[in-house]
Amino acid sequence: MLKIEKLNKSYGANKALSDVDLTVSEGLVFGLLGPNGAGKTTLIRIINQIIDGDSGKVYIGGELLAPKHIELIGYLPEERGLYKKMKVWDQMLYFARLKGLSSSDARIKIKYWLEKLEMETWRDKKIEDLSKGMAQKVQFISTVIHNPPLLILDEPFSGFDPVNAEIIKDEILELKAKGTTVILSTHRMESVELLCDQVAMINRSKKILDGTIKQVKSIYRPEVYSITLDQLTRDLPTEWILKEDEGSYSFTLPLSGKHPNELLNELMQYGQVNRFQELIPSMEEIFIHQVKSTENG
Ligand SMILES: Nc1ncnc2c1ncn2[C@@H]1O[C@H](COP(=O)(O)OP(=O)(O)OP(=O)(O)O)[C@@H](O)[C@H]1O
Repeated sequence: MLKIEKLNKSYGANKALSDVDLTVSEGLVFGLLGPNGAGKTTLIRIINQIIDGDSGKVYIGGELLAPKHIELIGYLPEERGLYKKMKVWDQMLYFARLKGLSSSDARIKIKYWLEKLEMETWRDKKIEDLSKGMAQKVQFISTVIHNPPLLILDEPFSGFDPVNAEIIKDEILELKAKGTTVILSTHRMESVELLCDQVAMINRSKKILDGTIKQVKSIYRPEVYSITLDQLTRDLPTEWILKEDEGSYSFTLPLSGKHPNELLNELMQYGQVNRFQELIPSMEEIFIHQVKSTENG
């Protein structure tokens, strides 16, 4: 769906993207991650042809990026752009027409989405009279209304309460099930774990990591196990114990170069092993680890 080769962009002396390569396959949710100032928005703006890269290539569906591709993309920018004085219905109609829908098609789609997100009663409200979350929904609908095959969502959950964030999450998954490719830029790592098939991490203008969630998780494994023992047959080293609950002892131990079976055998000398599970770091922990390790090295 999208291929980026050796993309570079500088603002004066400030390098925002350095030789970034990226491949986003069709029908996936692709997480674009990175700390503040990493270069994510710059990359998204180049894909959306708002700004040009200095060098490198961007392909959409195998073709070099061109103005005709704009209508293939639905872009939800981080800074939302709604017209405060417009009514909800008119605003949506405006965006739908801008994206090339006929007036009758646009009306059908707007009705469909207003019903789907339970917003029918807001259709004649002015944008300035909406809450932040309501306006966010209007913006989300305006982004997806023309059924673009590629959606680029920059922090789509900001401003939403947990219930509405869940609704938007489900909508994203539904769009994916219908074949839409989604690029999701967010700092919310729990959404990344829930939604993304693949991720790329950018730090200080460079791509430092990419792959499926499973691949990324296998890169950084601290090799620590979470253990629960009960029916003790001998005393546990006191420094191990984190929690005791009615004769059940929980703690974590690093492998420290051992094979997991060796550690398990050792633990069996102390009693019944009820839990022996590798602690897989969350995306949040991986993110922090990767950013710190590229900064230190
Ligand atoms: N219009 C601009 N003029 C000058 N420098 C810019 C401009 N836009 C971005 N930059 C710089 O380029 C770098 C990358 O910024 P960018 O906005 O792409 O980061 P980001 O990853 O989207 O960050 P955030 O998560 O904070 O939104 C930063 O150092 C930023 O200061």
